[in-house]
Amino acid sequence: MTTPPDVLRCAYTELVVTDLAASRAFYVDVLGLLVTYEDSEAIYLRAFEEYLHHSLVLRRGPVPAVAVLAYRVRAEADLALAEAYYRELGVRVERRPAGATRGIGEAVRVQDPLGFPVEFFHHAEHTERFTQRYDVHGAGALSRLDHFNVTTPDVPAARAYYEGLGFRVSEDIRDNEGTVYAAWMFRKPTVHDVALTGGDGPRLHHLAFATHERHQILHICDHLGALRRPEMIERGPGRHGVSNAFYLYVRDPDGHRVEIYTHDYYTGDPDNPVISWDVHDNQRRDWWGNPVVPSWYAEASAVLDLDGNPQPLVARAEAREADVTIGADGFSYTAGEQGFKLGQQV
Ligand SMILES: O=C1C=CC(S(=O)(=O)O)=CC1(O)O
Ligand SMILES: [Fe+2]
Repeated sequence: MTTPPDVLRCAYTELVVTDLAASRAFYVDVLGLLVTYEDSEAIYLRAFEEYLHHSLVLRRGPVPAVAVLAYRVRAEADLALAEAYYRELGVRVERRPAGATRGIGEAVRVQDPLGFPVEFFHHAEHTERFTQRYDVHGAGALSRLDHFNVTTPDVPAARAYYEGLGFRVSEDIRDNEGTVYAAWMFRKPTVHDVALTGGDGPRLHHLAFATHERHQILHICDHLGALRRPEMIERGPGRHGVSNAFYLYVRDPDGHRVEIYTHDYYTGDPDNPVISWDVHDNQRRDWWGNPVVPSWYAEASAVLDLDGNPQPLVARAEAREADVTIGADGFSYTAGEQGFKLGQQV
């Protein structure tokens, strides 16, 4: 294989939303994202520590979907590497001129081997970084885009593809028979830039923003309660087993899932130990042992191809996590002295 592009981090995504005003109310008024630019067709939003033009684009459209998952690369020269790398993979590759996406420089956009629309860019318009604009931060201030979580049928194949791009695994969930249910992979020195969730795909399971404090996540819950919109809270707040992050999952007006996440850990040393969780461990998804709501396993956002058409789904062939969290003996377990406990769907 040719040399892959030097990916720095997940950088932005573009969501197609059916009601731009309702989505603006959610992402700006509730989640507190900053508006870099908006018009009647699209809104460009960023988290407080982002100084590039945007972390998220909301674009008006007929059907909720994901138009692109974008990664920033270290230098403009990485665009040529990306183009060559993906042409060698035999997938569709497009060069996009500067400004094809407002605020983004020249880019390479591909339909990756997993079926996702993925973009690589370096140059982007700089805008004010609001790190210390505490006069503007709401009580639920989101600091940065942290990761994408993608649903894909074959997790080992997806892991190999991302390892080819220089991503490393921080954690995974597997069983004693060798089935891999999920994996977390990183370029920036945190737990992940992308998570691979075994399921029918390609779909976006969620995008995640990081906060600095747990109370900011709790405020978002209280804010949704005050709006009498508790149904937008899908899962959490809680403490993850995988990643150790304090988390909340909310659903936007179109059902796109957004995670708000804080307190994962540093992974930057070359010998960072990989953590593998047993799929029957009740604490892997929630450290406090709370069950995972069924919708979290089942629902995710459609993704578009490079022509804007929804990608057909490939069904997962291996066992599905939601079906196997309880062992054949009817038990799941809590590690340590407690031994086994009556299984519950976690
Ligand atoms: O970001 C994440 C970190 C951990 C988990 S899990 O539910 O703890 O496995 C899910 C997640 O992928 O959203
Ligand atoms: Fe996540």
